[in-house]
Amino acid sequence: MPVEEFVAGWISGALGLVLGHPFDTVKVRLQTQTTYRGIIDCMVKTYHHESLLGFFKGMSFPIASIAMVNSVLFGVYSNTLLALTATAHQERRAQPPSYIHVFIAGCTRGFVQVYCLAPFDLIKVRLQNQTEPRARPPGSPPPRYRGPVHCAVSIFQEEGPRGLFRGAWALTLRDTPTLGIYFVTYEWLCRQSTRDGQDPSPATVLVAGGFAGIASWAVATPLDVIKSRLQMAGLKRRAYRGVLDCMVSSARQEGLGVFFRGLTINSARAFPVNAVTFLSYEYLLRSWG
Ligand SMILES: C[N+](C)(C)CCCC[C@H](N)C(=O)O
Repeated sequence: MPVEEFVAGWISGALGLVLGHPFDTVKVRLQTQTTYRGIIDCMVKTYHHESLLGFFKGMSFPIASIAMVNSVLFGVYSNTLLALTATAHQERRAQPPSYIHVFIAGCTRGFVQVYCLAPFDLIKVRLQNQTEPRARPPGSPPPRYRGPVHCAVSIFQEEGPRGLFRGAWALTLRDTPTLGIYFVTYEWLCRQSTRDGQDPSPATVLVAGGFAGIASWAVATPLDVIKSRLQMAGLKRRAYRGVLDCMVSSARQEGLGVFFRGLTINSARAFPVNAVTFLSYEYLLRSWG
């Protein structure tokens, strides 16, 4: 099993993660809280109330888990392609896989991803939604969760082991098709501006990675909103009966626009994050042969 892909996936994921986390926090807050008027309002309030650190809430678990999650995921993608087309990454420029194979490998990764990712994503979302400043004025109540481990243990105790997988079904529906779209967009854009058999240039990889991120997030946003709301519901003791119920009641209460909450900030985040992720992934792999 090609080990380089796992390591390349890890390093590139970590770079993308740090870069994108502040945008991600604003997105999660806009999707699940109704106190902000928009992106700028959310940024200003977060900064005033919680300082720059507020934007990095919930990042430690993703950073700790990205090694496992992203390396396994790029590995799953690449090894599915290997199984489907019998070509390793070194041979894929000379014998490019068909788009349908790329799509299937992307979807497979999306499906596998959910089970590695769901609890980490849930904890991230819960911590990102804590708006208490770090230095609390004396006498004010402490935040609900003291940190990622405390958050995990509390959810386990209060909501049961299944509580840790809240929103996992919405995450499956979000990620399976959209990761197929992600890799197909990336491959298609790379092939448009690269001569047959050649490696894409760094500029091509950046642009193709950036647009692949935007395209997949644009399609993923409605289910992203639902996923975040289901993840927060356990805390508020608001019971949705499932994905469909959450969709219907969110749309009834807030209009159809609710499904596009966070789309702008997410696209602004997706371009640099995925440009950097693909660039570092491709170049790490190339430099190792
Ligand atoms: C499939 N979906 C749209 C959910 C994400 C695709 C991009 C993944 C990347 N790590 C990022 O965070 O942007």
